Amino acid sequence: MQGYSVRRARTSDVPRIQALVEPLIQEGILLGKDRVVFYEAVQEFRVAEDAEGRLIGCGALHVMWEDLAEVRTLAVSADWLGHGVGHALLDRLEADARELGLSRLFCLTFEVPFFSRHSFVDMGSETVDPAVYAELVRSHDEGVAEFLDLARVKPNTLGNTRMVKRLA
Ligand SMILES: CC(=O)SCCNC(=O)CCNC(=O)[C@H](O)C(C)(C)COP(=O)(O)OP(=O)(O)OC[C@H]1O[C@@H](n2cnc3c(N)ncnc32)[C@H](O)[C@@H]1OP(=O)(O)O
Repeated sequence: MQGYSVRRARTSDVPRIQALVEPLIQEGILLGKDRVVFYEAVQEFRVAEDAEGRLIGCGALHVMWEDLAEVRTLAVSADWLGHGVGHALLDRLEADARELGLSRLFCLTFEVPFFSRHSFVDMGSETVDPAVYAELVRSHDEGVAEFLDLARVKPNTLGNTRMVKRLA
């Protein structure tokens, strides 16, 4: 394997991000989103590319509240799994989170061992204080609903684990 690098996503990456995540959407690992949603979220994305400029991974950080963001759409292409690309992307997203002043990262995932190795823990029944809950519940964002564990998203979250990491 040659080297790779992680950089901020560009709008021209969106079709390649979609191509990367499409098999994972088909498998029910990631939730499908319309292309317009990827363009709207492009500033949240970091991508990894190989030495030839091929897109080999992506991940996004979506801010939910003053202290809280979600790691989203973290994916690495099949031929690059196990080479540290996921780790590098998550590291970069954590650095972005610190820069934004965040102290908690949420993720909803089947990849519990991977996130556990990066100090995420099962949230169990952890939630937010009632005043913040009352504000968050007004959001139309599916990720916020997943964080709050709302009944309407439970069919989408079956088998996933809600995990959180406190940034030091
Ligand atoms: C919040 C969300 O987005 S939830 C969705 C999470 N994403 C998914 O479920 C999509 C499907 N999964 C994936 O795309 C990937 O498996 C990811 C993103 C979870 C992990 O990506 P990877 O690039 O394989 O991760 P990375 O390589 O950093 O770590 C995986 C393993 O490779 C090992 N590894 C790390 N660096 C290297 C290296 N340089 N050489 C060899 N192995 C390495 C790690 O130790 C780890 O091994 P372990 O599992 O035995 O502990």
